[in-house]
Amino acid sequence: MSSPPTPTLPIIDISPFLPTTSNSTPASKSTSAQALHTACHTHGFFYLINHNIPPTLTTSILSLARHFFLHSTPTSKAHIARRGARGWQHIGENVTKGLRDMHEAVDFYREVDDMDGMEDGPLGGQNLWPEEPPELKEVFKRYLEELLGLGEAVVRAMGYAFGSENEEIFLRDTRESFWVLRMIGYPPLQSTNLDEGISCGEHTDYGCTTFLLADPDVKGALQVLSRDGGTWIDADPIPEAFVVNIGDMIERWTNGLWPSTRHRVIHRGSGYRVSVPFFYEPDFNARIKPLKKAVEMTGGVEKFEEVKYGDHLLGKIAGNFYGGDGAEEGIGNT
Ligand SMILES: O=C(O)CCC(=O)C(=O)O
Ligand SMILES: [Fe+2]
Repeated sequence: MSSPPTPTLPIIDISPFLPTTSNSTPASKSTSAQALHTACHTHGFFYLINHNIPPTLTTSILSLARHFFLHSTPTSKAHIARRGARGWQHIGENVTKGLRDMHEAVDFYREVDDMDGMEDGPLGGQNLWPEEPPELKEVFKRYLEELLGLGEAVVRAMGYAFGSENEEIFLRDTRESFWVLRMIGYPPLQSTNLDEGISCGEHTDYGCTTFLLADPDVKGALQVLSRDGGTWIDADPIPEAFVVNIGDMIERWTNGLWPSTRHRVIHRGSGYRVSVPFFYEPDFNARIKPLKKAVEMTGGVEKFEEVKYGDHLLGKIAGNFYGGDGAEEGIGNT
């Protein structure tokens, strides 16, 4: 009997930071936070286990997404076609580094009543929910609530990694997280020439922490660039674990100690791949600049200027859909 291959990314047990864990101790929190620190520093990507999200829920999320992409009628997809940043995007609509991404997707964002006059911008309006399958909206909303709780646990652990007194250091700017929930469908690539299309071009994610749920049957699709830039590491799904990665705002907060990691998707398999990333992001109005403790730990000089997260996000959206600045940088959530 052969044993399963050893995963190449670190594995983090988040249970000491879950509100449902009654026996967490300073020692168990410290072990988890230390492992997280190493993972964020050395890879920026890791598997998250013991997160307490029911596998029945994650399985339903992937099968509802698959159902939407493969069995909705063209009319019902067109009905939720993207308005601003929310809604369905057809294959090739999203652009990374000037090249079309060979996937279709639906984006849901936090809905905000008072957006300081941003109602007319790309983030205004309501989410566009598919009508088929009918239960998708309710199940995705339930999943969203669970993931907001998990996002809080992970940023607590990240804060703890900078000292137990700092557990809430990131949390204070994510309490009204301007989250994004995205479902993505990838048909297999037809050409071996990546210039003719890549499933999802090389990028970093823009915010705080991404929790990826991916088709368990597809291997070799999501690839993570090693810190030395020399190797692409497969981030294949492992049972009951999320693939988690850190985004640009964490890099800025940590003064580069935990850089956001470049990654891409190349799906050449025979089946249709589905993934559902959840982006746990800072508050829209959060002003992100290097934390004092992180500056001390990285030589005493601030390497990044302050940025308002919402401005950073709007720049990236402009790049993805409208060929603005973000496109040149090739950085984004897709
Ligand atoms: O589908 C995947 O595996 C990753 C997608 C991704 O990197 C993103 O949406 O930012
Ligand atoms: Fe990404």
